[in-house]
Amino acid sequence: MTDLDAVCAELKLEDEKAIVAAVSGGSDSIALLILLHDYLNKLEATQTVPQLVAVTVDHDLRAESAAEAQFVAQFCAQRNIRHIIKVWKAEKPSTGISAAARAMRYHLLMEAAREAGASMIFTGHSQDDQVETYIMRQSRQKNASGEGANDFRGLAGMAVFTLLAREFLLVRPLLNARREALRDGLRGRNIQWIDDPTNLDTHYERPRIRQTRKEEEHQSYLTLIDQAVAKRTDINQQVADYWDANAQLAKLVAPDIVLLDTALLAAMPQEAASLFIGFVLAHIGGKNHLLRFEDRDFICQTLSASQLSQKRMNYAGCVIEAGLKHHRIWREHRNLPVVSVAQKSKILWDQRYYIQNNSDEAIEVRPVARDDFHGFCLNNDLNRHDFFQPAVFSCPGIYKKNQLCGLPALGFQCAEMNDISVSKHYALLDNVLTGHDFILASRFYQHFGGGELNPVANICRKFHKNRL
Ligand SMILES: Nc1ncnc2c1ncn2[C@@H]1O[C@H](COP(=O)(O)OP(=O)(O)OP(=O)(O)O)[C@@H](O)[C@H]1O
Repeated sequence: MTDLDAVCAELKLEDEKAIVAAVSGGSDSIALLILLHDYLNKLEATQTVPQLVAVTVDHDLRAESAAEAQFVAQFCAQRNIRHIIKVWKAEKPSTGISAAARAMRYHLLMEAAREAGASMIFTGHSQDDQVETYIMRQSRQKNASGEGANDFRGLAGMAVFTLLAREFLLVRPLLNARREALRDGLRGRNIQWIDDPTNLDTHYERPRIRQTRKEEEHQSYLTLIDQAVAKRTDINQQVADYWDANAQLAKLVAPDIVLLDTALLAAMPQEAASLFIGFVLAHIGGKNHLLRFEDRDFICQTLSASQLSQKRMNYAGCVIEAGLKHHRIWREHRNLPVVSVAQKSKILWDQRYYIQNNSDEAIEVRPVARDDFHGFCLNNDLNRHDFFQPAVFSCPGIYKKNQLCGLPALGFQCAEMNDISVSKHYALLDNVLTGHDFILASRFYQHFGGGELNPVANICRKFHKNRL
């Protein structure tokens, strides 16, 4: 038995044109495909159903990968299921191949989903995958004195729902199913799958864990995961509640400048304050990960000390200026990129801003030089504006032929900027947003302006809270 039917029932699939099943050809994803197929067939008797589209990513890292993709293609053809193969064609990196392959896999799955008109991508992660993930993260913590140590958040494992690129819902309906039970189900129906040889290669961490972990410990790992989920949810909720009740104490006073009333951090329980400061720093510094636990704790302790010995600290690409009434946080003016953007193209600048150049000439995006800025003010009568210097020098300056023609993040632009648009990117939330953090993220978008579209809020509305 799996949760697949219950998870799907929550998703209002009748509104979807298509759904994607990510199928490697291994037992779990073949089981996923079959169960989704069964579910949709049943549902079809009473309502319209989306097209089921299986997608296989050929990472092109092993000689057999193309044949494996063909195996899935044939499997789908026999069942009249649409199948797409996406091949990772580009040159492969020499190190960090597993992480690069995972990132590329999700990139290609999203590409296929976009082509198919699907907004949901289902994967076959099982309860065994979940426990293995827990063990890997736990062992990293044990070995880590720095990054990862004490990070109970990671121990919550994978969530049933995750938002990818604020565009796709990643659904893992088999997270409560045992791999062997899924295989028994396939055997019972005489269905074959592929055994990927890398799953047995003990040079890799996951296969090592797969082979050495003890079945009798499985249940206790599930309990530990549940505890980590409960703790993560609880602390997220604490931050959300304090923030809701005290929204005026944490203000985005200009793009990428936050003013924190000292009372806010002082009022929050320690772990909530540490998490909150981590979210704010990632937002201002353009980071897609939280600052490590120890550093966040140190910052909170320093900021709440009654005698402020340290006035300024630099962390996560931010300057934190401690004050007796307010603390001020802004993007430090170091390591800001200088990027040329070709005509009709788009880039992500400093992990904070998307710059879309629809004009017919290349532009350069870089931090504004002081002299350029003064000239720009004089030419554009901007002197009367009272804005914050730190924001000016850390936001993207748009240059055409070496002339500053706009600071769109601050709302200043000349006519030359008409074909150039700039939008905010929240690196920590916008790439991969696990369901464990939906509630906190929705507050973040709400209080710090997450743009017009707020898919997180929609998803919170769409699903029952207890499934997040
Ligand atoms: N090459 C791939 N193409 C499409 N989806 C994939 C691919 N590799 C993994 N996935 C998806 O991610 C899930 C988890 O990946 P993982 O690496 O644990 O799977 P696997 O061992 O390759 O195969 P399986 O989970 O099917 O037994 C899979 O169940 C599948 O949904």
